Amino acid sequence: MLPGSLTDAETDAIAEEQRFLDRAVARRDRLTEHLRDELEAAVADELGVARQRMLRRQHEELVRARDGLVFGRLDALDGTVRHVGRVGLRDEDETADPLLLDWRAPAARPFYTATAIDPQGQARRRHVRTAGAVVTGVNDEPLDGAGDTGLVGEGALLAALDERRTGRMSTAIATLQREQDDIVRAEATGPLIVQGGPGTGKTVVALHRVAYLLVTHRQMAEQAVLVLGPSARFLEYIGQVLPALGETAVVSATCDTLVPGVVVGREEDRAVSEIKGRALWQAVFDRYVGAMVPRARHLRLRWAGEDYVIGGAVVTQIVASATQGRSYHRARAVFAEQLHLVLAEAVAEQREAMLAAMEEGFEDILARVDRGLPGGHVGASASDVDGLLSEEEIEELRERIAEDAAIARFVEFWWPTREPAAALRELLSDPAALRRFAPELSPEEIAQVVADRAPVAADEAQVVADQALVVADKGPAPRAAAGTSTEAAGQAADADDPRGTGEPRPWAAGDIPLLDALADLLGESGPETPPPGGSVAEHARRQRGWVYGHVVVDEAQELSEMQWQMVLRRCPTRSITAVGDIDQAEASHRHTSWAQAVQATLGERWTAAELTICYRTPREVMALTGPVLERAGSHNTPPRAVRSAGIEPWELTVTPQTLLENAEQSVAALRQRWAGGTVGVVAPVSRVGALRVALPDVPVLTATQAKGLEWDATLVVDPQGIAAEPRGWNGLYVALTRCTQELGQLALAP
Ligand SMILES: Nc1ncnc2c1ncn2[C@@H]1O[C@H](COP(=O)(O)OP(=O)(O)OP(=O)(O)O)[C@@H](O)[C@H]1O
Repeated sequence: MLPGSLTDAETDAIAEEQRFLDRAVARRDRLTEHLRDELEAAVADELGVARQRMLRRQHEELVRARDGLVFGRLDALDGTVRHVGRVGLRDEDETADPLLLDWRAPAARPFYTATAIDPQGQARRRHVRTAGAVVTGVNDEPLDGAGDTGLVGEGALLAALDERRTGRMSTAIATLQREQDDIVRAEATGPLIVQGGPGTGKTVVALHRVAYLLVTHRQMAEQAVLVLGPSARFLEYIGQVLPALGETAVVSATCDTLVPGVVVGREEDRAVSEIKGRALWQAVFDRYVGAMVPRARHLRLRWAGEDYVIGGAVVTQIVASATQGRSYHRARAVFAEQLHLVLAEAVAEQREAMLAAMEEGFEDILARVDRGLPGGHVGASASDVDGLLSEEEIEELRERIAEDAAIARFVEFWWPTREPAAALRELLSDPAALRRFAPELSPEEIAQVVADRAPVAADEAQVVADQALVVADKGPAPRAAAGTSTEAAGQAADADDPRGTGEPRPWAAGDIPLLDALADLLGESGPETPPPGGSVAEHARRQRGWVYGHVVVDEAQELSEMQWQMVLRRCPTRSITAVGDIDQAEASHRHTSWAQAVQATLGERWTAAELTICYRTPREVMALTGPVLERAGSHNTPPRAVRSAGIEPWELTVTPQTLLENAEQSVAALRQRWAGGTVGVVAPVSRVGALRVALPDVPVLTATQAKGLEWDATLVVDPQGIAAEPRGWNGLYVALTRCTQELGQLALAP
């Protein structure tokens, strides 16, 4: 038989699967048409709208299910045959078994988990390869106990792994492996942290889990799922996986882009980034915001030409009840409401006192009281008054007070609204305030934080540092004195830029979680009005305080404690899947284990899972990584590579003078060898600029930027230089494990 030609059995199997695919395609088209007709019908009520939403989702899913509609088949020991596909399809006969099983359905599970040792009632698994609506091949795997490799559908898996990379991640629903499937379908009731070495399919698992959860937990689709990745480039790389799986209720972001309207505009010093990442800031902001609440004293208010004094004890009580469990702005709003009521009652009481006086003939006083009452009582005579104010009249009076501009100015002066960005800038650039609210930080650390906010020359930086050591505690920003009056309120100054530094310095990545935490404690200063229209994902993306149904964090080892807080704030139910490799951590925090990384945020309440097989990186390359991992201080076992590429990794020693020329030649050779695929270059930060100029046609990235990405071939330039960077051995581990086929290194001669 000629190589590549098919046996009779294979030809028959392909013909058989083609007949099934034709049937499935026809059924899908009919269902799509039917749904389109239903979607055109008018809806009358809420229930109808909800139903339309569900139908629209089904319609979109069917429309997208073009490629790989059918990819698998299970033949059970009892002779039952079931096909597995991208979506589920009902049979014409609604009472019959489904024509096609959705890959997420419980009945499809043996397709991913049955092995020769544990066949789960199955006799054979078949992978069906298709191109559009044409079956191009089949891979049969008997589950009769012979030759178990531990892999599911080995032939199909290895074929998928050997394919040229396109620069975009693709779905793996046809070849998910057992340990991956266990995680995809795991309970979603609490945080799940998945540790896996490079190429073990952490991203694959995370994304397929989203698709699984959105179908099995419908309420998650109403709340949307958040996918957090390490970089915009990474999000672009994975960007087509979820839409291909039919999922649209998903927001993808990086920690830097999570706060709407705020952008990161500069790099920050690694030491400062580490300080800003510590969990202690949560307590710092509690104190800071706590001190923003005005100290209760008696208040003097003017209403309709009369002065009213609200006693200190009453103010204390209103402030205490308003702040109970509320954000700063919410408390402020409740305080204002209470103050309006107390003032209305004071006006009523004064009227009562004056009524008593009137009996003694002071009718002019009564006229003054009436000027302050609702309903145009101005000019009323004593004969209009027949007793105390009714509850409705007091309520009407309260409403007038609440609408009064001078009273609103008074409240704003005494208990000002605070803008989170300005409040954060103020705190971070004020050594005295940091000493007061962040006593956990050493004077040197305070000096570093302050220097990071203020772009000053080197010699001036020392002055700032010295100030942090000697400046006395100045207390909180100036407040209105006791007995503040409504008139004085108009003179309140804006303290957004207390140091007069002009343009505020752009935010750095470490500022974003701080801003988020502070914004959360301050709360919304106005009523939240979600913009009309748009999908659930669009709404979620626009609102900082959106609560998601589930959050997936990829490359979770990079998250600082404050970034973890930011995740928890978006998912108070803690339905979180975090995947990462603690050995690839390069961020400024110093965590070397998951327990350490999440101690301050999740404590002990999380579940661990592990992925142990490397699908991406060939055995020959993984063999190089042992010593690197050891130098990185890892306690983990490196993953077992599933395949060999048959290509030995190579290394050239070059001089600094010939480095660029050698890089050009090496990349040209790799591009030729991997024509139709992808080549990437990883280099130390200091060499990236020159390399990008010399190699304009391939991505040249630092190890941090290369995180999560892969190419058919990788050229690692100056590996020693990468290792010498902060957390460099972890970075080198990342760099070496990006290729699916060939690794080349250009080392500098010592
Ligand atoms: N079950 C699978 N079937 C087909 N391909 C797979 C499977 N699992 C993983 N892969 C492929 O292996 C490669 C690595 O997967 P992935 O990027 O998810 O790994 P990772 O653990 O996130 O790696 P890293 O830690 O390096 O970012 C990808 O090309 C992915 O498509």
